Amino acid sequence: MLPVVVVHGGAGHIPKERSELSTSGVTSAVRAGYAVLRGGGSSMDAVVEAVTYLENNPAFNAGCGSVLNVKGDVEMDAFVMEGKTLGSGAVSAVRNIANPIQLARLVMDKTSHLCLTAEGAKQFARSMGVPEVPQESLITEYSRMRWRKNLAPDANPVECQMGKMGTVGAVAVDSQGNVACATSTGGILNKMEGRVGDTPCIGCGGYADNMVGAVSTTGHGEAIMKVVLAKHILYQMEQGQSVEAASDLGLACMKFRAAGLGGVITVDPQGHWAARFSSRQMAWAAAQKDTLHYGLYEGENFTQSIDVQH
Ligand SMILES: NC(=O)C[C@H](N)C(=O)O
Repeated sequence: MLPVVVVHGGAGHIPKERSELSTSGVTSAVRAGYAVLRGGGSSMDAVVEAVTYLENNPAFNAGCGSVLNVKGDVEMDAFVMEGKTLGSGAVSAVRNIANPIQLARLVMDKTSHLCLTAEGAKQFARSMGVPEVPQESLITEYSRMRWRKNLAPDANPVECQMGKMGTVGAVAVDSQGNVACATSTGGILNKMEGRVGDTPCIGCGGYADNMVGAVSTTGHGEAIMKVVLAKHILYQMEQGQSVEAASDLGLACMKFRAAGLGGVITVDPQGHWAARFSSRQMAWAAAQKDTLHYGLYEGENFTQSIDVQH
């Protein structure tokens, strides 16, 4: 079964005119992650590669294309975790960097801490030689338009966000059976300055444990945190549930207990995988045994050979 990599491009409602962009974005990201695994790379290398791809793609709410906070600024959160050591790294409320996921990995690899935030994260990025980029390079016309629209006194940014969420993430198992996850986001539309969501919080935006599996989540962050969604799903797997059933149970709990919608990608160490969501759609793609799988709506699972371009 091994290896496998699965990516998501966020749970929500993807307007028709943007569905092609989302599908081609997740399929090229999963190809990039799979190329790492096929070359003998680790699951951690694969998830960081796939998420870097998605951060660089302006169609998604992470890196370039992030949603704006209420002041019109980009503040991003990211998280990585590896299942062999339970090592993890996170950054929250970071600005002016192109790839928060790579900074999260540096937190894991180069510090004794799990999470760095805001100004401290910026100083750390500088000390690691991570280039600073102008905020303008992370902002798209689309995100500015949505920000402006949601400043209106009668706007409902949370509703609008449930429309199009677009956080990105990846989970993978390598040929050694090591699992890993990575999640990156601009957060939620018109959020308060300094708001930290689920993504960088261990067990919420993701979790990875070689004894059980790995999960990356997307959706309404405050609801994800209430049920500690990623860890909740792995707990269900520890109780003997399959990757699909555990994912569905976690999402059902989040809907029932916290009135939130979302989506998850889940793997177990044997290479079983699932992409499940309670929102209307979630762009996802998976690669295993040289086959590419992808979908956008409930029940979809299109397949093609990995070498055929979409
Ligand atoms: N798009 C998302 O998935 C949003 C993210 N979970 C957050 O609340 O920050």
